[in-house]
Amino acid sequence: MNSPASATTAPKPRIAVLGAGSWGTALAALIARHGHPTVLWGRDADGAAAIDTLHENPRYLPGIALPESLRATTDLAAALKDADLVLVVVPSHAFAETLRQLAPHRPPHAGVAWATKGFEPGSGRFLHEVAGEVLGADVPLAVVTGPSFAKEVAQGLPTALTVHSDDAAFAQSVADALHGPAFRAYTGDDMLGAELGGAMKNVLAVATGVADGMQLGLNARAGLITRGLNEMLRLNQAIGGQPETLMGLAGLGDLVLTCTGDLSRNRRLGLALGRGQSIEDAVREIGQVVESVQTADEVMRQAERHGIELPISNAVRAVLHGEITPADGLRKLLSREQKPEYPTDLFG
Ligand SMILES: NC(=O)C1=CN([C@@H]2O[C@H](COP(=O)(O)OP(=O)(O)OC[C@H]3O[C@@H](n4cnc5c(N)ncnc54)[C@H](OP(=O)(O)O)[C@@H]3O)[C@@H](O)[C@H]2O)C=CC1
Ligand SMILES: O=C(CO)COP(=O)(O)O
Repeated sequence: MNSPASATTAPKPRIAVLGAGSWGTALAALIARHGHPTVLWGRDADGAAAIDTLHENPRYLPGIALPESLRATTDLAAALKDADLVLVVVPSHAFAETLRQLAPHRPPHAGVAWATKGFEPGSGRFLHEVAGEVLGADVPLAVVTGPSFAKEVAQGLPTALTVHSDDAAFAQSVADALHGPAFRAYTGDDMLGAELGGAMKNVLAVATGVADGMQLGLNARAGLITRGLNEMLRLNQAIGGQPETLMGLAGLGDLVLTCTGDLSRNRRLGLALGRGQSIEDAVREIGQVVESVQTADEVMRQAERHGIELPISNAVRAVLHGEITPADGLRKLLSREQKPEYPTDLFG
């Protein structure tokens, strides 16, 4: 038996984080603080240089000190060389392209996780479907999701999220890298439900933002959150996700955070629209990715495919396209027929 003095600690897995926006930087900083050799890849040379040498991401997380051990580069091959685990954190519109770029450089043993929320724009495919197709069936895949504003994680504030994978050992290894003194990482095996929750909450956050921007009151906000959760549960049931996933961090948790927290870009978009601002001005002012704009279309495509009515999500889609005003959307929702809160077929 080894004495404590002679016992050797296994080296921590080396991690490549792809996407140097607010969430990629916050997750890379978290993992680096946990002692993992961590490289952050971004496409912007000035941004990467600032992270690597000044230990700050001035564009996306200004004023927050990043760990000195965190390396950053624009060289994708260098970032992936020797990686044991790859974490993709680019916006959904860049997800497939980033996977295609990383594929030839991925070390054969390195599994791929992502913290992107949304669907593949245009096809509406789930991101795990895209990853399976681009990387092949043998590569371990996982989705990282849950209520987590990048700024708070970068500041070291307590956070809980969840890692879902078909490969339990891989989910555990991703959770191990994320889990730490102020960060709880849970695991699960429902990639479908986890991805649906993370995508849909962005659309529903616009709805509550619009209501708050129109000063409709706290009752309206709570009603939208609850009926929004019901929309998530109904689509989830149709696509075959597990209901408990949507009642946990990946669904209810993220829905509450994004619908009520003003750090949410999707909520802020809704607030601006509810106050009468144009979508173009609102998106420009936010200056970061606002996933709901594309996700609303893909959610409604999924709903149509499965013959499900999602009135709140549909109203958000129509407002985002300028087909109706927020006031029209409100009128439509309030004039719907009265009915049971839980139709008998919701949970089978
Ligand atoms: N921020 C948050 O709190 C959270 C975000 N997420 C999700 O994480 C994902 C990323 O969002 P987030 O980091 O917040 O977004 P940001 O707007 O903060 O940053 C986006 C980043 O993606 C980069 N990017 C854009 N297009 C490409 C591309 N084609 N190839 C490579 N990089 C690209 C941008 O680079 P450049 O600067 O050069 O344009 C930038 O570094 C989204 O799906 C979001 O929903 C999930 C949980 C929390
Ligand atoms: O996904 C998030 C929190 O979990 C971030 O939400 P926003 O993209 O609306 O800022």
